[in-house]
Amino acid sequence: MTSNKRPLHIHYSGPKLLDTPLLNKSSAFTREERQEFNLMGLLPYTMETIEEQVVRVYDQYKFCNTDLERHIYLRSIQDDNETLFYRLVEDHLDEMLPIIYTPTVGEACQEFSKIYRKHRGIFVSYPDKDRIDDILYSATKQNVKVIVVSDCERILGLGDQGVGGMGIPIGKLSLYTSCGGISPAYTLPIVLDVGTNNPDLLNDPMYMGWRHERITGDEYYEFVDLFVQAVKRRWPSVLLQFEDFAQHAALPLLEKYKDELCCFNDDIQGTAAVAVGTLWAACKAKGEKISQQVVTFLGAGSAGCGIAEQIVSAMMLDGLTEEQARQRIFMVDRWGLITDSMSHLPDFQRRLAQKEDNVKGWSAEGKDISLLETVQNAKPTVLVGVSAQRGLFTEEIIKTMHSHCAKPLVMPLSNPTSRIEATPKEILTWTDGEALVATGSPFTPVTINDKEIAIAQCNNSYIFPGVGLGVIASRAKRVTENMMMKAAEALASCSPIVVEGEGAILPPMLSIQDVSKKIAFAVAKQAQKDGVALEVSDEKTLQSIEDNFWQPEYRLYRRSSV
Ligand SMILES: NC(=O)c1ccc[n+]([C@@H]2O[C@H](COP(=O)([O-])OP(=O)(O)OC[C@H]3O[C@@H](n4cnc5c(N)ncnc54)[C@H](O)[C@@H]3O)[C@@H](O)[C@H]2O)c1
Ligand SMILES: O=C(O)C[C@H](O)C(=O)O
Ligand SMILES: [Mg+2]
Repeated sequence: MTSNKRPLHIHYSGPKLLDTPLLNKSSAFTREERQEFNLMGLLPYTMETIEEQVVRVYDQYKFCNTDLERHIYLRSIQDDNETLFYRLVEDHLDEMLPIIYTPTVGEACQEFSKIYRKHRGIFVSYPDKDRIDDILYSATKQNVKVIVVSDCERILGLGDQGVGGMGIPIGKLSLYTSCGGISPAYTLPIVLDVGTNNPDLLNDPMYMGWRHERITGDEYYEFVDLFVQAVKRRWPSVLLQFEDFAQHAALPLLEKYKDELCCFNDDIQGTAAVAVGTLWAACKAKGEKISQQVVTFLGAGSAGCGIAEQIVSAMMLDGLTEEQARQRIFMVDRWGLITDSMSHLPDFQRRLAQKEDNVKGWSAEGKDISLLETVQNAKPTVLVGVSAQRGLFTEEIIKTMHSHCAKPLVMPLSNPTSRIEATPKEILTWTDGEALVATGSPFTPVTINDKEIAIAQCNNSYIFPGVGLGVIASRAKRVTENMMMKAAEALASCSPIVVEGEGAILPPMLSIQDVSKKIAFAVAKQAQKDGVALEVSDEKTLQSIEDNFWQPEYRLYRRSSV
């Protein structure tokens, strides 16, 4: 079966057509197409449907022994036939998201130079800084609408992965398509190769990136600016997603560019939106308001401070003053609870510092206040882990939290799985199954007291595909804070606990396409309200979302006259 959409006029033929993953249909080329496009004899005789092809590739998938092998296999299908890849993934979404995305993508980044097979995406390397326009013109895709770019300094919680971090832009964009319906023809993964400070990579003879320490300071910012300006020349309306930049660069780059082009930082803003959406849904489950919560963070970096600021805004929407809201947020980083007596705090942490007077006596004289002491004294109802450090939510900390709060919400959001602050099994065991748990990486259900408890995956993958769809459908020129808040609200409104009064905090991954469409609608309407998109009726907005939602099905081809 091919799509009932109009035929596509293409100018490729013969082996070149089979080697173009966006157009290749492999055994599904019709008899007529095989003749018209010089494919006779290049394929086995039988014409197959995409359903038949999916059976074959899924059978082969089952031969793989490890998740990394599964990842490599799926990536090879993606590089051969994108339509088939997306059809396979969408047919087995629950099973395959953890393979093409977190956590397996982390391992794929670490092994990138060893498992490298075929080019995908664009590498903008520092030594080529005078040729960035040419580099962007080498992209095989002409009409790019979404770019995910990383300089790979903070890949998940795994640190500097050099060019190996390309796995992340590729993985994120695979979700833009499989979860948010953005055609793969419109997506482009990009790595800024500014060197690496990872000694293992620098000493690895197989390492494929620029073998040089990272450039820093003005040189770095000037290079990123050359890239951004070249992107603006090549694709002026593109949505640019900054991903997995280290803390020192993430917020400065966002501040610099958020009013200059349509962009957002996923680790700061996408994460904030999914966390606030989760918190809203959890509050509903507990019959409480967000303004009643006391929130403690472990890790005051891009994700931690991004989430904290959005919680402050959500509490203000709930009637608190800014000062009242900030008093309810406690940020613990490596040196302990962040207070205004600490010197040399970056601005984004200082804004969230507790007043020293309010926390007097929480620790022994002269010592910084630990996470345990913060939990003992602040009595949080919500604990968020974004430190990338395994095991820091100890039994004592979780039990202390539980002693003050009957149903604590515990969110160890660090990725990948190896970096989690405490596993769902640990948290639920220590709280006798009473905690609400949401993790960054996927986990199987936990059985406590003969009850099976599903674990919500609080990952920005719930947000960015819908935001992208909303931006594209409304042709928004910017991503505003209000748009991200509406994305969070829309996610919460899809939560089973909110809709049905019972069940999971977050909607099942299997419903992610519907969730993305709802987020897209909320985002598009807010873009119109904020004046960054042309105002149109709700019906037209909905129609545009449907029209832009790509399906992995084959189209008929006709020969292009040019
Ligand atoms: N679930 C999601 O959707 C999601 C989204 C973004 C980030 N994350 C994860 O969150 C983690 C952090 O990401 P980020 O962008 O904020 O990184 P970041 O480097 O900006 O922040 C990490 C912070 O943790 C602090 N830290 C390190 N060791 C600590 C310790 N022992 N005690 C207390 N604090 C400590 C660091 O000083 C830093 O401020 C990563 O593992 C990332 O994968 C998850
Ligand atoms: O990539 C993910 O799984 C989420 C997030 O963007 C992260 O950096 O951990
Ligand atoms: Mg990230």
